[in-house]
Amino acid sequence: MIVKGIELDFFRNYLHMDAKFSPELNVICGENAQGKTNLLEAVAYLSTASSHRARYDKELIQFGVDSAFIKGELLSRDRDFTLEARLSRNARKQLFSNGVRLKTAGELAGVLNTVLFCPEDLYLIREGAVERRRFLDSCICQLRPRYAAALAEYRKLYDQKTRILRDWEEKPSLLETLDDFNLRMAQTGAVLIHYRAHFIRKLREYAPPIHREFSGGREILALRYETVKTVVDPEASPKEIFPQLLDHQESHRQAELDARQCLSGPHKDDLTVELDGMSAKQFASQGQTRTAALSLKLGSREIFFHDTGEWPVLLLDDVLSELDARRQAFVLGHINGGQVFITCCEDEKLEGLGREKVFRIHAGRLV
Ligand SMILES: Nc1ncnc2c1ncn2[C@@H]1O[C@H](COP(=O)(O)OP(=O)(O)OP(=O)(O)O)[C@@H](O)[C@H]1O
Repeated sequence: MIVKGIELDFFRNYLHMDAKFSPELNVICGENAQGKTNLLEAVAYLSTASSHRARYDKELIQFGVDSAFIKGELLSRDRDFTLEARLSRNARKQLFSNGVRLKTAGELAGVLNTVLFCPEDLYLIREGAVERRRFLDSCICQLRPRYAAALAEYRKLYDQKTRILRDWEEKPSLLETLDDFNLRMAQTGAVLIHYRAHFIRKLREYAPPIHREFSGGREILALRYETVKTVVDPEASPKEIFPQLLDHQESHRQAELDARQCLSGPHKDDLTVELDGMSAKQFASQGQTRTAALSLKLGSREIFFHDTGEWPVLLLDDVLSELDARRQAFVLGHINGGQVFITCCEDEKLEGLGREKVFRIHAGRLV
């Protein structure tokens, strides 16, 4: 998959920007806070219509302006695509593929796959489960439209059920709809668990060998999917998982009413990462954490390639400056094939990478 070019209007600190990229290596350089990450974020946005660092789309719109526009010209599956996203402060976002309005972001699945590395990847190992779920969701949404649709529906149901649980004491009539929400959440939740389990099985195949090589053969990375306790086999069909989720919800009904929170469901899932049998979250050093996070990301890149037959676009945001020379060499040695974008502050560090096209960014403009 190749991003041939991108056009931005009022996206973050870009007033207007129009760039044509190399199908191989693109180096984006500039001083701090000039717009390097913003450019990578715009490219990544076209793959799932969401940002790795913004909670709401309106954060992506330039301060003081009401709407923003991102347009990408791509080559994917031997076809040309034009993807457009129109973001607005006051209305829902609009997405277009080759001029046709998409009903949901899930319809973007499979057009542009991206894998983004950024300094915050450390959180993938260190922080709570929410970061790891975000990683899983971003990967699977890009590969499976059905997953993206189920995730969007689950999130809506979750918000509505949360409101019921929050307000039921003041408005007891709200409880009349609780069973319906539980039913729909168990149905869509079963789809999420099924796809997550299959993705993690593949990640278990690809990430540990990368980690072993990365750590000079010293460390063993192990991954485990933690989901709702009553689910016997997360890889089973959604139909089989569904009654098991309902059972769990039923047994937590009173606890949910008391806590006024959704306590049961895959919104609490986690991906446990262990190094040599020890929890990486609790015990890994800074270097080990970095290595494990990179292994997960590189592992997901392999999954994309094996699933689609095309390398995803690789976005390396400020990662090289964070790595020691051995890890830098390892990453650079593992990104052959496919289009790559690297941001950096001092371009001399990246000399000799190959046939790169260099873009200099200053104050949201290409210079
Ligand atoms: N919605 C927005 N409207 C206008 N400017 C924004 C918006 N969001 C972020 N910015 C600004 O964009 C600038 C560039 O941010 P970006 O994260 O791309 O920097 P960078 O070049 O990657 O820097 P660094 O090397 O420090 O990571 C920041 O100064 C930030 O304040």
